[in-house]
Amino acid sequence: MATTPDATAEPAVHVAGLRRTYPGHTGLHQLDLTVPAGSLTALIGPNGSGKTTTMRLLLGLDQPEAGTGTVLGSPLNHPARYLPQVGALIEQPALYPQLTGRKNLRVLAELAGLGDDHIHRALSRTGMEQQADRPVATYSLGMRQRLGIAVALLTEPRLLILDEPTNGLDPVGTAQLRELLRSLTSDGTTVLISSHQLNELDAICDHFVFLYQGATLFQGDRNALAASQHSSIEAAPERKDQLTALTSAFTEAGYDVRRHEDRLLVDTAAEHAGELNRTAAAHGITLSHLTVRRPTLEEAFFSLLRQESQC
Ligand SMILES: Nc1ncnc2c1ncn2[C@@H]1O[C@H](COP(=O)(O)OP(=O)(O)OP(=O)(O)O)[C@@H](O)[C@H]1O
Repeated sequence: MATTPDATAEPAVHVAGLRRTYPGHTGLHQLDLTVPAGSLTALIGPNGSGKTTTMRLLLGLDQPEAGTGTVLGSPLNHPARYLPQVGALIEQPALYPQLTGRKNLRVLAELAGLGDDHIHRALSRTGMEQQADRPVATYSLGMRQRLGIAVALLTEPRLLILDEPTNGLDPVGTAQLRELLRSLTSDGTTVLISSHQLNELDAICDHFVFLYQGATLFQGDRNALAASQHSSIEAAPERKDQLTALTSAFTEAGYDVRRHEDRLLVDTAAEHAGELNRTAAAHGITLSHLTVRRPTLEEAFFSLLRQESQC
């Protein structure tokens, strides 16, 4: 992670109980969201869970029927007070394809009364200087997304809101965007990002918000997410013919064990790794592999969903 968010600073976003319904659909019915200042916060949820609706409410593009909160210290119901310090990319960036990237930025900078220095910094922060003088029509999707982020950065916002910016990008475009987002938070910008590519968010984000059917299922940092999950330990014997004996040894010692290919998954906390090692040794089994396994974001999401449906 590029920076550690300051947990004592006022959050960039702190809203609670947001509701926005549509005829026949509940867009949001109980959204609580805190985005710590300086964090790269992931907004995660299946199709229709309310990610875009949340972002539209934060950007003043729509109004909640209930709920309160602040964005950059100003009330949510007075977006004009905070919007000058917020940049956003919602869906595809609106760009003039026949103009160059730089000219697109110039048109928008002039409208906002901003000078060339802002254009220069936006291009430099997004790594787009080399391509700035080519018509946007010749850009790849990844370049368009980066120029879209350059547009959002023109006003040098404190908070950047990005809805599915990795959509449609190939692995190279996604990796470039990942580096860009890391560099933004190292400059002190707070970023709220939604994406379906959970492994991408796992790699770069330090705060996670899970939405399900218009409500917040979980929010917190990586430690809180880990604490909400059952950890497991992966173990494998050096000799594959001892897998069954190792399973019995762990089971007799009271552990819950599942076999996964040529490894065993033991549902237990990280501090039991030493005990597992000793149990194996006591049965004459040498382990060639013993690691604590952190659930992926996807596994964490589905496990929280299961816990919720059992309540
Ligand atoms: N303008 C609208 N009119 C009617 N229903 C809407 C409108 N906007 C959103 N909804 C409904 O609200 C719910 C949440 O939609 P939203 O677009 O916020 O979800 P999402 O999590 O962003 O989904 P996706 O991942 O598919 O983009 C959905 O059931 C959707 O159909």
